[in-house]
Amino acid sequence: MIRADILAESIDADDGRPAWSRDEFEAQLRENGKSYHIHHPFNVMLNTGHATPEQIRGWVANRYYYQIAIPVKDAAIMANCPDREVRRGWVQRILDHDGFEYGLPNGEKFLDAGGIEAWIRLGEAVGLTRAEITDLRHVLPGVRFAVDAYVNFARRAPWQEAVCSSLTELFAPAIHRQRLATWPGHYPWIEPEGLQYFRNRTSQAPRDVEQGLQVTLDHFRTRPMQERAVQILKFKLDILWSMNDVMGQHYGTQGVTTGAGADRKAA
Ligand SMILES: O=C(O)c1cc(C(=O)O)c2c(n1)C(=O)C(=O)c1cc(C(=O)O)[nH]c1-2
Repeated sequence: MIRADILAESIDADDGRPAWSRDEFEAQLRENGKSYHIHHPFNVMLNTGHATPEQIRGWVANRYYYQIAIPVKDAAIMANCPDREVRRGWVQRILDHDGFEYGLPNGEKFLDAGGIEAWIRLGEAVGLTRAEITDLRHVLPGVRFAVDAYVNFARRAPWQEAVCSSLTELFAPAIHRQRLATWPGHYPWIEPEGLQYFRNRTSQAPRDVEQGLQVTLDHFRTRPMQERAVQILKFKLDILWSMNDVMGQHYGTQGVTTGAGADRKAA
């Protein structure tokens, strides 16, 4: 299948083959963790201590474009979703990334600055200025292209399919934990508070995944639909992989070519 058809493809509701059970379907989705960008040489370089400060700065500045796209993508999903209960859960993602202000009856106000702000603090901790992060001057064209493909998909696909495309988050807690475990030892020049974003995500991501997985397991019920869900997940894995390809090409991978998926081709 040409992946450009991912939006246009129509799926026969049932072609006579038995649907996977819920557990089998979930296992088929999880199986794709082998193609997660945790295995990309650029990520392997970052998390095994081989990256220079310049490479780390490049990664943080480019990933910022993904960070700011996430709540826009989630707002697109909500705009397409008529189910109030789903929206009630989904809105938490926007609050997680954009932050929110809340007030007590006595007039006291509190601000949760949110994940995008935490990412900017990560950028400052690795030596970037706020301005050079937020004006996107370091964002590479290919990274922009890949991230924009994700937002466009979420705008145009049925909301359940857009939800399914968020399921790379199944594999995200492991990559955040990997950074928390390895960066302080390899990169002692990065202030530990800078890593708060990763700490926050280790508790936020599993909650996101629970909702995304329930929607997906409920919606894709026939075998052709379940296979389509797997294709959507692969499409999203390719977005993350491509971002790393682009960054690796631009900033280099210090000769790191290993990692379980280093020679992965889109399947
Ligand atoms: O650092 C990472 O490798 C990584 C990957 C992903 C992902 O798998 O999409 C997300 C995040 N981080 C992340 O922090 C995050 O908030 C997030 C939201 C989503 C999404 O698709 O809705 N993915 C991810």
